[in-house]
Amino acid sequence: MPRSTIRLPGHHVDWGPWFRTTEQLPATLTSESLFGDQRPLEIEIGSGKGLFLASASTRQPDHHFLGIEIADRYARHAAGRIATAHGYADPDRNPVGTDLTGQTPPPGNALMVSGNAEPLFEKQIPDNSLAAVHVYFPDPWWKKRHRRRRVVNENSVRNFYRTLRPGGRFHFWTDVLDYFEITIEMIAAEVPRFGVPIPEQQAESTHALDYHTHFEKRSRENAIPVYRVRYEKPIDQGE
Ligand SMILES: C[S@@+](CC[C@H](N)C(=O)[O-])C[C@H]1O[C@@H](n2cnc3c(N)ncnc32)[C@H](O)[C@@H]1O
Repeated sequence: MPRSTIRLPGHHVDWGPWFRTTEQLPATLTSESLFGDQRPLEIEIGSGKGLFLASASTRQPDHHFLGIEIADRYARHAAGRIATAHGYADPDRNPVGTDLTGQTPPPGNALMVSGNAEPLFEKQIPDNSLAAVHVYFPDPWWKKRHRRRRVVNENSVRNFYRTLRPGGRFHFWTDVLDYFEITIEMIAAEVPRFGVPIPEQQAESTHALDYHTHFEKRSRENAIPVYRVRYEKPIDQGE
């Protein structure tokens, strides 16, 4: 399914405080360096329009959420959605303003980064630090020669395992059966310590924003099956 045209946040949404380029990020990505305290940090890769990040961060104020989105326009749109979800759609109510250097903690507990997640996981996220990694409906890259571009690949799953704290979760949902099956086999071979995938259920939605992600809404509305699992890093293996 083709993607719809994405709109930037309207003028009434002061989304700047929720948005960073990779150059504006601290060298090491932790709750402390990004948000100024030690709440558990969850990262979503490929946030798209930001529905998951906006709803998870309002539902769980005791955790921090960092979204990484490679398509700059989508990252800005998602930052606007977070601002709106956190009640900052009216600039008169925004106590911070847009003039942030990228070093000031954002108001609230969610932040969008415009950039590629892979080098950030490779170099800037400490071992045993994350409460969760979320990957929902990653681009399938159907052609075999393009498969190494998939965000869930041999290298990234090793990084997810390394950066998750003991008990930390890796959530992987897709509507592409081939991607799902290949990934389950690949994780068993590459990171057997992740153990077996745990099936996840999505509750019924009662309204348009009640879906887990935007792509999940599209799949369910079109009766396309969705494959949902999570892995948990064992408590007794800190490595
Ligand atoms: C198919 S969309 C799914 C969006 C959203 N997760 C959802 O379920 O609605 C996949 C998203 O991943 C983003 N993406 C692809 N490769 C990425 C990477 N290496 N780092 C960060 N984002 C990436 C794409 O730009 C796209 O927005």
